[in-house]
Amino acid sequence: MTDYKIAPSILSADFARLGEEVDAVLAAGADMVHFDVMDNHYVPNLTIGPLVCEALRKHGVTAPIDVHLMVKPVDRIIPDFAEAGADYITFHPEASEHIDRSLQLVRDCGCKAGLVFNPATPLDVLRYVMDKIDMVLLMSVNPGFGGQKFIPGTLDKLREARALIDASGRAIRLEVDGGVKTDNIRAVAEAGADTFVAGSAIFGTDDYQKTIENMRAELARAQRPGTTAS
Ligand SMILES: O=C(CO)[C@@H](O)[C@H](O)COP(=O)(O)O
Repeated sequence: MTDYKIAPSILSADFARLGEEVDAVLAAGADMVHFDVMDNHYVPNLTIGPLVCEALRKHGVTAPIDVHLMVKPVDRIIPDFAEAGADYITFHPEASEHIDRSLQLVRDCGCKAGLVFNPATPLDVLRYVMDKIDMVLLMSVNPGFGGQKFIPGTLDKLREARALIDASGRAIRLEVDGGVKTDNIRAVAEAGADTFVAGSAIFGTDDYQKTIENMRAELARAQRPGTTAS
């Protein structure tokens, strides 16, 4: 059976109560914390950096922190996030001059490494760096903001990414991010995703536990060959 993970995006949390919000969503059954880093340069928004990641660790968060870098360039900030307690660090190929080097830097810093593909970015580079990848993240919205609508073409791209991952024989997580809700999570899983970022769909509700339970119930109904990612 597929090991599905739900990763709430804290972009939609109440930042004035971030520690409590993260505690609440983890107590509600989330598997990891999705941490969106935006630089007002690579994307037109500005969010949080390593200090906030470190603060969550100091607050007592022990769950995996999945750092999605929407920054350019990426190399300077990678060691800071590793030091701050990140588990996964993912970045966009177009934000690095030397993709292989940046992936190696993430791994040398002791973190799991991943590449993020915008809706119109082809997956071509993946096959050259598969041995250095622990996660592939497909954006199902254009990056920069929460609360956008899922782009349907992502389903075909997920099938393409799933085939590449399965052919590699490696345990690589396939994450999807943007517009994921209870009513489409099953289709997203059936297309090949095993890790689901959801911001507004979780933090926008009053009952995080109920929402995550509903998502898991939909995932339990998903029909697709199992994967071995862990
Ligand atoms: O990285 C991003 C946006 O750039 C995402 O993580 C969003 O924050 C997801 O939010 P929802 O679409 O689930 O509200």
